[in-house]
Amino acid sequence: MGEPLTVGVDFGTLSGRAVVVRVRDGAELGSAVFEYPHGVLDETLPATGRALPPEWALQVPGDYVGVLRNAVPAALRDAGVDAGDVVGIATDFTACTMVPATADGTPLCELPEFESNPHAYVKLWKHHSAQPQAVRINELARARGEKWLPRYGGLISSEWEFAKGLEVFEEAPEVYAAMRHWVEAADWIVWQLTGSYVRNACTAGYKGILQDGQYPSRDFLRELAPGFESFVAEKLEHPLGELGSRAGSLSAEAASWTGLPEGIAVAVGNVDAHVTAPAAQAVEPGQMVAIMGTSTCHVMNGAELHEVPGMCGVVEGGIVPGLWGYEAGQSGVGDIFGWFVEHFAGASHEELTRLAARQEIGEHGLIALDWHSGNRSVLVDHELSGVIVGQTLATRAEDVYRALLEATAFGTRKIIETFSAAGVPVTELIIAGGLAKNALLMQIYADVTNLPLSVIGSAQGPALGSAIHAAVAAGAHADIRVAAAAMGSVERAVYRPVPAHVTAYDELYAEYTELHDYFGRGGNDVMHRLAARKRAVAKGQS
Ligand SMILES: Nc1ncnc2c1ncn2[C@@H]1O[C@H](COP(=O)(O)OP(=O)(O)O)[C@@H](O)[C@H]1O
Ligand SMILES: O=C(CO)[C@@H](O)[C@@H](O)COP(=O)(O)O
Repeated sequence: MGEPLTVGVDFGTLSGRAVVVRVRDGAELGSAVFEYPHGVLDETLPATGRALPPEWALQVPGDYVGVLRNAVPAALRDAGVDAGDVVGIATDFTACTMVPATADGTPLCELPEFESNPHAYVKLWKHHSAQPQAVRINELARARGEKWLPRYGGLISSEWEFAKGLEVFEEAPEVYAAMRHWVEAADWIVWQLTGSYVRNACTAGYKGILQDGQYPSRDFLRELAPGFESFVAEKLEHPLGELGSRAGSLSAEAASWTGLPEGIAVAVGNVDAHVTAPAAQAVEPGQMVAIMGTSTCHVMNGAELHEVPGMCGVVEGGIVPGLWGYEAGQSGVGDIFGWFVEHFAGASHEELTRLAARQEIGEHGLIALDWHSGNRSVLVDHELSGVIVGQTLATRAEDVYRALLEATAFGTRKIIETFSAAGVPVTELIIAGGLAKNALLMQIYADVTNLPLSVIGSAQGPALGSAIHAAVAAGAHADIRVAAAAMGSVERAVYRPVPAHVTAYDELYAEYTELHDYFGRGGNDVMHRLAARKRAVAKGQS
């Protein structure tokens, strides 16, 4: 018998990664990645070849099982360990990513009668076509003075369970009728591992509008859409599991997929962002973790409840049991840089970064808004879109690239300032995720926010966070705080703000704020009009 180990599995937007970790000190002994064979379905549905409407983003649930079958055994091989030493497994997922399922958890898209129906597939977090439903939810909640609304900064997102659920109810009644559970993928994967469904407290709170033990009322739902009043009772409600607790034991079938011992602890599901906090040892109030990849999520604990305008939510026990967990985010970050590289730049991220790094602040004469995937915080509006002001015939690809990097930093500053103004001060900014590797981007964030940046010690923050949760679920550490101290890691103040840069960026940030409020707070509604026109044209074509 060797030392106790755990396995953490992070289900991202395009792939799943497994990491094998030593419980004593968090040493990462081996890892492996499995790319989802179907990736993100945002253009056509393979089963029919038909085009998907704008803003759609679907996935195929079988791809997630592929991660269990491939990445977990490969990570064990990479670690060269005896699988018999693994005492627990935990998973984290993108969110809100929803699986419409039957009573036994079968995704509807796996049934022959539904394979041609796009609504029967997984709706990925960045499936943004339920914005009209989100707008109606928000208007009605505001008019009725629903007391849960301020817990979400005053706005419910189109990414979440109710907006996406209402979209299915209205656009695919046959799918809605056949769906017994509207399940977070975070819980669906745990269901595949254990054979039983446990709903995690994190997504139930942030994405499922569960506050103080209550979901939105039947009355509210009836007024929203007659017939939708039983959504909570019939599709959503399910016993909850606290973060870090044991959801069940690894089933014989899942043991055969993964090569892990049958019966080991399986932790309650979790979200990729929230699970990263213990991996970065950021479990105390004021320590904000920005998980920067395709998108950025900002998560932070607080000792008290405050209502922060435009935050994604505040949930008791949403990150660590016993504290209020706050979340905010930017729907597009690396995705925006990737979009520019792929379609316009003719050069790689590295080359553009190298050229952009030579410039002085303001040299490119540009200012951009980071809304190419909508605005998650603090405007919570996925019909907002990207802007680049100041282009001339002299503008080069690296200029635009740098302006886009800066725009996302301004977006993060807007979030930090909004938190601080609402009585939730950010005392430390800790960066996790794939974008931490871009040193120019990191220095821009330090200069724009005027905060020293700490960087997580692991390149696989979410997977390590899951391994930490697995250790707690297996009883190998007393709780998440203790496990984070033993297994997490962070390097403090890796990037420090340069005073002259801070001053220069203060001026550009003021320009960003002007544009932000003009386009995002009603000064000019052109982005909404363009989105409506795009939808109408797409509808006419289908
Ligand atoms: N050197 C780079 N600088 C800035 N962005 C990058 C760089 N390399 C990749 N990206 C962007 O990072 C994103 C992927 O980040 P990653 O953390 O690996 O993914 P995920 O969020 O899916 O876990 C992509 O959107 C890609 O466009
Ligand atoms: O929205 C959340 C968490 O609430 C994320 O899961 C979502 O932005 C996806 O994150 P990634 O960009 O794949 O890391």
